[in-house]
Amino acid sequence: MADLTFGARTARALAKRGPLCVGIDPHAQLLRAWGLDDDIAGAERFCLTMVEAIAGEVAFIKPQSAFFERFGSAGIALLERVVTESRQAGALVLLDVKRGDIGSTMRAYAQAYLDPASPLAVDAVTASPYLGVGSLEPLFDMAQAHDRGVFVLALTSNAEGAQVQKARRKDGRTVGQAVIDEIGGLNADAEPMGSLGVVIGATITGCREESELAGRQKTYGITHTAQTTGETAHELSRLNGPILVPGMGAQGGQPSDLRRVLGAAAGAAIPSYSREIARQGPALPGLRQAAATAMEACRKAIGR
Ligand SMILES: O=c1ccn([C@@H]2O[C@H](COP(=O)(O)O)[C@@H](O)[C@H]2O)c(=O)[nH]1
Repeated sequence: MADLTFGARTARALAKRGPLCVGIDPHAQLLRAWGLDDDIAGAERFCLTMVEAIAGEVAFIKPQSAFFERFGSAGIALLERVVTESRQAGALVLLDVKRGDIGSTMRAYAQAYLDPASPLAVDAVTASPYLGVGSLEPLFDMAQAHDRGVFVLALTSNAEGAQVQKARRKDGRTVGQAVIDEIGGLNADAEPMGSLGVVIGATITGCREESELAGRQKTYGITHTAQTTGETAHELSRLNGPILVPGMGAQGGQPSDLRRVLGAAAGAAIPSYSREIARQGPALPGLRQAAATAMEACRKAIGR
């Protein structure tokens, strides 16, 4: 068992290394942009270069499981290596795997990712609450038993999410807000913060013109439009946990969005960039500089 809770390790990592999470997504387009083949050898070169450049610098590394799974068992073996080497370099590893299931199946997922005896054990995972937040209990229990964390999807960065997450419940709250409130209840009284986080995209509830965001998204061939102004006034004051903020960079989110989207809770933000940093590779200095620049901009925007 780790000495500190995941919430305490997160607070310490953010204070020491600054507010940044870098995603490792061995994406076919990125591999080609680095002059690599879209195969397991290319993915290995890409991932290990990202780890070498960045895992010693940033608070969080976030491998996206799907991009490893597409290579089958060799991809999973590579993911295990990325996890081990990133942790050795001092980063907390958040596996973006968005699991959500029921009962004994959820317990098996919990064992796979949060039991330190598992070959794929990480510091935290992302999880989907859309089978009911209560269905994630086995994951929460495993996280608590082993000082690990879980980031629960609340208001995701994709436009399609709004249809579910911004639907109104009978009590007047949105579904996303109810997720935030349930996680806040489970984090109550934890110090310095709880080990259960939420995921809130940088692209939600824009207060700037859609056309500006669309212009930034065009660079990456993203065609969707983010959710816009005034659709949800979410309340984060009782969350008492970390907030993973994907959608930075490639999807159009900027450091200034952290305060706009999270308000006073921006101090708990973990802004997450994947393609935006990786496309500065493969040279190590370019990757390190991109991460340092993003981190400094986020730190300034948050005022931490
Ligand atoms: O709401 C969400 C939740 C997770 N993601 C994941 O983050 C990265 C984003 O990659 P970029 O290249 O920075 O756009 C990717 O792994 C997503 O699956 C998200 O985008 N939005």
